[in-house]
Amino acid sequence: MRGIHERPVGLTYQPDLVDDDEERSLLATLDALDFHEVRMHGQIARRTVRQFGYTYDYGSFQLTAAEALPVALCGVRERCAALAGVDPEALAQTLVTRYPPDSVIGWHRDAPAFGPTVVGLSLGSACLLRFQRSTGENRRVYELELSPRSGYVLTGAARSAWQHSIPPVPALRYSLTFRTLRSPRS
Ligand SMILES: O=C(O)CCC(=O)C(=O)O
Ligand SMILES: [Fe+2]
Repeated sequence: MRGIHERPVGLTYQPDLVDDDEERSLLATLDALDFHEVRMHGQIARRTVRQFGYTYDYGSFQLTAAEALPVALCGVRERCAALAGVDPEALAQTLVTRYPPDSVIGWHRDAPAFGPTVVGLSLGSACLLRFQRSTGENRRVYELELSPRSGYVLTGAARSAWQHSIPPVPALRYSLTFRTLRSPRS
């Protein structure tokens, strides 16, 4: 990546947020889920997703209430909430993403419907998480390897000013992304 190397303020990385046994049982839970396609700008992505708590509609940019987080995933949400310093219930939306080999997520900032805290957990394959902000001579870049079982938190500028992306994953990867909402709902 070309640009000036700078670590985004508001990025936290935590290796080994879950242990091997927990990863195995989480992967068994995730393997049993039905995943749905992601269609953005008329294109179907190779990664597939499942959402709990609230469903984000990639066409209308709206959040609507959805089925509750399965009990088997509540423990890990608590761990992610502790890492981010928020209440588990504040992480009202959970996105499970299944990345088959060579799938990606392109450059984006998470939607404004979501709140100031985003927490991610990686399972299965390692991958790179890339960051960029500004363009031309001012372009700032950063790259982090996400190991399996690691967690990350995006707050502040890392959440709202920097874009992030994941280049082709070498092998099957799952992520759990826990997000707050911009305005709390009942
Ligand atoms: O898979 C990940 O860790 C990142 C997912 C992501 O950036 C997103 O869904 O907005
Ligand atoms: Fe994202």
